[in-house]
Amino acid sequence: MKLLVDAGNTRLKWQLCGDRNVVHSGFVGLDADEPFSEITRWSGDIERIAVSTVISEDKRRHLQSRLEALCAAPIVFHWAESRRGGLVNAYTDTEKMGADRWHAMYGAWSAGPGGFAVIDAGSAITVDYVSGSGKHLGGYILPGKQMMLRSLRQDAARIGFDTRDARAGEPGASTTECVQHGLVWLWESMVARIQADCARFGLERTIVTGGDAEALNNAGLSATHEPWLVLVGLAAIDQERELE
Ligand SMILES: Nc1ncnc2c1ncn2[C@@H]1O[C@H](COP(=O)(O)OP(=O)(O)OP(=O)(O)O)[C@@H](O)[C@H]1O
Ligand SMILES: CC(C)(CO)[C@@H](O)C(=O)NCCC(=O)O
Ligand SMILES: [K+]
Repeated sequence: MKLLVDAGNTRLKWQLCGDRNVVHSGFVGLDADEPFSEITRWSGDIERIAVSTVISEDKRRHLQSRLEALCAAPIVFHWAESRRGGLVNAYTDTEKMGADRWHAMYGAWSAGPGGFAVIDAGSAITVDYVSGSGKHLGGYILPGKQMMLRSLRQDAARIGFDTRDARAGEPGASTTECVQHGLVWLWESMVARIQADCARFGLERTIVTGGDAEALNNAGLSATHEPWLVLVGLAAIDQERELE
């Protein structure tokens, strides 16, 4: 079996795959004491490990030693590339792009024809546009939901608020409402902007992934929710690299 790992800034997602399908999968906090405790019972069956990660080099090394302790299988870290097949990265400095963005794009690219937008609503929010011919048109990086709330709480002395989620974006009449409605209002604006861009660039598909994917759809995105998109792209690339 192959172990696929997507280690983000908040959470680690993993899948154990057989020849044809995903056999087991899970989510775990990045800083969990025993992130792979669920996987140890299958460690003898793991033949190869493929990783997509955006964590710091220190944390990446720590992750690598954890994986080495889990089993003896070779570990391959995959990074952003300037192109793969017909998919062409807009970055000149390709290695600066988060591996998760490239793998998510490749996952969407491999899934079918037509231009698309990929939105990853994780610790940070990323938006990437790819034309039907595979040209990455570029993207955006924004603070994610928890990051926005945390910075309001930490960096402004008098903004105290409850954590309850709001669905409405109308003007608030308390700090909590102003903050929580503000988030909905901002997201609705972002969604409208993404939809306008998709129309302008002629992109037919919108795929959303990440911990806040549902919340973005609730803000009107109506995208296909693919929680495992990064791992779909990673799996495809790792398989191609194995055959090279
Ligand atoms: N059970 C959960 N645990 C942690 N975050 C969650 C959970 N459910 C939803 N979220 C939301 O998901 C976001 C984190 O998403 P995700 O797990 O996709 O991030 P990540 O992949 O670690 O981040 P990134 O790839 O951006 O570094 C948080 O901002 C939070 O609002
Ligand atoms: C933006 C995040 C944090 C999203 O996970 C990640 O893709 C990343 O660390 N990117 C590096 C910067 C870039 O993509 O240009
Ligand atoms: K991610």
